[in-house]
Amino acid sequence: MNSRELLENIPYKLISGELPEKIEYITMDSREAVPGSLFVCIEGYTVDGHDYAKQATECGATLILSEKPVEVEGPAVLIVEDTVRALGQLASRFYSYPSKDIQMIGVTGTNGKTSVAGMLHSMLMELGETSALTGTIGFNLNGELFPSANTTSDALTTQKMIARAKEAGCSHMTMEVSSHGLVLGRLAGVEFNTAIFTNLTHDHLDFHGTMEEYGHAKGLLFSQLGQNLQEKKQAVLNADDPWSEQFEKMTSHSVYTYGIVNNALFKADNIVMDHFGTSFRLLCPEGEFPVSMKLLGHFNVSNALAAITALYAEGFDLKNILKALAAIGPVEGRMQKVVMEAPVTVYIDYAHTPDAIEKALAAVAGFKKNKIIFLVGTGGNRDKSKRPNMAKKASFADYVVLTTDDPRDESYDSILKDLEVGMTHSNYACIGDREEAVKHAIQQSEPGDIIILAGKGHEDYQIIGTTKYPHSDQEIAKQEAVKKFS
Ligand SMILES: CC(=O)N[C@H]1[C@@H](OP(=O)(O)OP(=O)(O)OC[C@H]2O[C@@H](n3ccc(=O)[nH]c3=O)[C@H](O)[C@@H]2O)O[C@H](CO)[C@@H](O)[C@@H]1O[C@H](C)C(=O)N[C@@H](C)C(=O)N[C@H](CCC(=O)O)C(=O)O
Ligand SMILES: Nc1ncnc2c1ncn2[C@@H]1O[C@H](COP(=O)(O)OP(=O)(O)OP(=O)(O)O)[C@@H](O)[C@H]1O
Ligand SMILES: N[C@H](CCC[C@H](N)C(=O)O)C(=O)O
Ligand SMILES: [Mg+2]
Repeated sequence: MNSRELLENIPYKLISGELPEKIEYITMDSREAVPGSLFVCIEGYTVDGHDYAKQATECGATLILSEKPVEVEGPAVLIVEDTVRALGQLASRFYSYPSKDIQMIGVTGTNGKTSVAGMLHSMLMELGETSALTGTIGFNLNGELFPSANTTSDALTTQKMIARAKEAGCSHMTMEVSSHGLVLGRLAGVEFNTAIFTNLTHDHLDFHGTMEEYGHAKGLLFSQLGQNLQEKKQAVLNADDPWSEQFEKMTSHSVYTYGIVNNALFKADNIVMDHFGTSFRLLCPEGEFPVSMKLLGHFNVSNALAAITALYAEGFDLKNILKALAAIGPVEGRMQKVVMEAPVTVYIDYAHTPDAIEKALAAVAGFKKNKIIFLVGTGGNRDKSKRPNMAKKASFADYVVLTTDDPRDESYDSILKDLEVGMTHSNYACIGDREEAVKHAIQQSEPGDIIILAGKGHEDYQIIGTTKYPHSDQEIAKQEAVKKFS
């Protein structure tokens, strides 16, 4: 792309070298720089990208964008006030603002983003659309899964993914929108058509500081729908979460509400659950409809309502939407039943917040025949204040196994001690090594028990220090169940 055109809207100062005619590639990682590329220096949490300008130059970068002078010979150096902001603007311009050519659906909230986004993706495919999906599980393009480091990727990767989805002819793209992503400018230039809110409860206070700040971060998704009312855009808000009232005020676009408890445009009642799925009655502007789905739990009724409402707002026929919902299976690692021959039922789940733990336990409480065993851990170096509350919610189970879930640099003991504070009964074990903890959960079980292994979900690793070790709750549980019950 012509470099002057690329930089047209960005206030910059050229401090050395000459602007190259063309830019072939943009990168924020010196290790990915190629001849003719623009390297954007980002000051990170771990290192300062400005220190890598020289390496990027050696790899062929011909233009460096930075916040301060850098020592390089050859490439032009441009100074801007804020390289993160500039990166977002450059990324969307370089990829020709791809989000305007595709129906973009963004899902934010503390819990339920992967679930709602995954449901929407599968339902869109059932409805005959071509759909792309990005989030915690990765980037799914036409069924091919590419891994991603973050739930919401950096601005460059985000724009590149949308451009790839557009190129592949996708009609829709659903994105999980994290609060980190919103605050750190990773969504700059993404034009969402539909913005969905699931809920806001305790998480990430290490990053946001207070719930107010955290809520404000989520609200950015709704304010960023913008003021161009010539375009049809909509906010889909959870009437059962008080934050929705704030978010409603943040947008001038149409608002569609959904809920189970409070009055809402799309409301569910008469919820009935068993091991195989959930059914409910949907009350909405089109009338009353019986709905059934293979997904489990009240929280999934809320998630299903979010997906139904969003697709309705997008213009799909309600009866077809409900048919699509009935056809889809659970999202990977979210209350997913482990298929095995054993007299116990094991679910793999991704609950790693107090609210999610409460909801996951409530999902099975109604049909328990014997004990509920709940295994839970927390990540190291992340929000420590949620740990006692997680254990408090886990105490609802008859037996609890406290463990770790990506301990990173923290010791097992430090994580387990924080968790243990919240236990409200003494029927529990503390086992730092997650593999041992899963084995213990299975060994403690008796026929008829329900075991929920929470926190790892789809993940196939455990991060200890900075190394990712292969780990699968599901595989360990299966092997241990064979030992115990055969
Ligand atoms: C705290 C945080 O958000 N960190 C993110 C950040 O990493 P960082 O600031 O440490 O980056 P850094 O290593 O200091 O590098 C700074 C710059 O130098 C560059 N560099 C670095 C090394 C080198 O050799 N050459 C080079 O050019 C890097 O490419 C980068 O541009 O930038 C990286 C690239 O975009 C992210 O992958 C990384 O997310 C890490 C993995 C992370 O764990 N983030 C969490 C907190 C997060 O964002 N979570 C939310 C989910 C929340 C939810 O689920 O609700 C998410 O959206 O993922
Ligand atoms: N609507 C909901 N309300 C409360 N808990 C939920 C809801 N949906 C899912 N959960 C619980 O939270 C867990 C995580 O769900 P999911 O992965 O969909 O959330 P997420 O918002 O994508 O999380 P992350 O921030 O880690 O990406 C699930 O395994 C389930 O236990
Ligand atoms: N997306 C979630 C993943 C947490 C998973 C858990 N394994 C942990 O490391 O705490 C987060 O960033 O909080
Ligand atoms: Mg997610």
